[in-house]
Amino acid sequence: MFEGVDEIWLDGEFVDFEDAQIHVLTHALHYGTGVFEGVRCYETEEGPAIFRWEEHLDRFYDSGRVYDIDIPFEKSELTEATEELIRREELDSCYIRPIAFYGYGPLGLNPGNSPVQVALAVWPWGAYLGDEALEEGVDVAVSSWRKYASSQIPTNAKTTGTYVNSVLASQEAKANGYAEAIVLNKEGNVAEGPGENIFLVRDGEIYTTGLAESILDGITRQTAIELAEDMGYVVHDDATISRGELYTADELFFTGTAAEVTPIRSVDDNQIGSGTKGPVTDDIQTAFFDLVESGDREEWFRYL
Ligand SMILES: Cc1[nH+]cc(COP(=O)(O)O)c(CN[C@@H](CCC(=O)O)C(=O)O)c1O
Repeated sequence: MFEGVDEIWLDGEFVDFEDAQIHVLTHALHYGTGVFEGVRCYETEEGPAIFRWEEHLDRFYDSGRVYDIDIPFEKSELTEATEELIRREELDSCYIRPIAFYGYGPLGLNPGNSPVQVALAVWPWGAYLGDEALEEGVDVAVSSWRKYASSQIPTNAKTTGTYVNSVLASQEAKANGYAEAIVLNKEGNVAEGPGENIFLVRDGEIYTTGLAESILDGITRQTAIELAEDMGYVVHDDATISRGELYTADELFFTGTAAEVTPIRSVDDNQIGSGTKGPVTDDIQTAFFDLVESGDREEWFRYL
């Protein structure tokens, strides 16, 4: 996955890939006390541009606030470092992974005086759920694992430790022959995917789970909602979706920085709609890829 990646930015310095090491007594390794982001740089018609960087960076710092992770760099410093790293890696498009975490210091649940470390990595990352997924759709299964509730752990923060919930769901799905999972929340209604938000189409209207369903407020979700409304679709962005409504949907699709817009063609072996990418999903996916290829909506693109 990381072939050809030469450098990582770590705590203010560009270091060789193999030198980007941390101590085994790093607080975040033991307790999951880190926050991270996933961002894409696209090769637009006007050149490489980071998509919705400001929104991702704001969420990154907000996630840190939840755990008193005081990121010891200005947003402008991380922005410059990220752009420089992409240039040094000579990438026209890539996936960007900022991470901030409590480093090597005293162990014990209270991070106390553990230092906050920050790293930036970039690498090429194609279709998250496989090359055919974007065109053909994916087969998914509802996980036996539930999404943790926002009353238990903040779901509006991208916290490294909480992704064990996503790992369990994703591992179970793949072990059972599915490409991905759908996770229900503690109420038993649909939350989202392990690494994606979910959208449902019924009778030409679009529904997506709201923040009260213990989801991450995805930036691609926000983009898809805006693109859909610009095309005249009615979008219900705070829907409560039961498991049964997944089965009777006309269309389903995931959104995410890594997943982009990925159609879902079956749930628990129940075919969804035509069993491939539906017409509304196609509209949203086409609008999304046209957007990230053209670089329109200048405020959403940070050119290198
Ligand atoms: C739980 C979850 N929900 C929704 C989303 C979509 O959010 P956004 O990227 O802002 O549209 C993501 C991003 N998942 C990231 C991590 C993927 C990984 O495997 O790591 C991503 O897509 O980058 C989630 O992790």
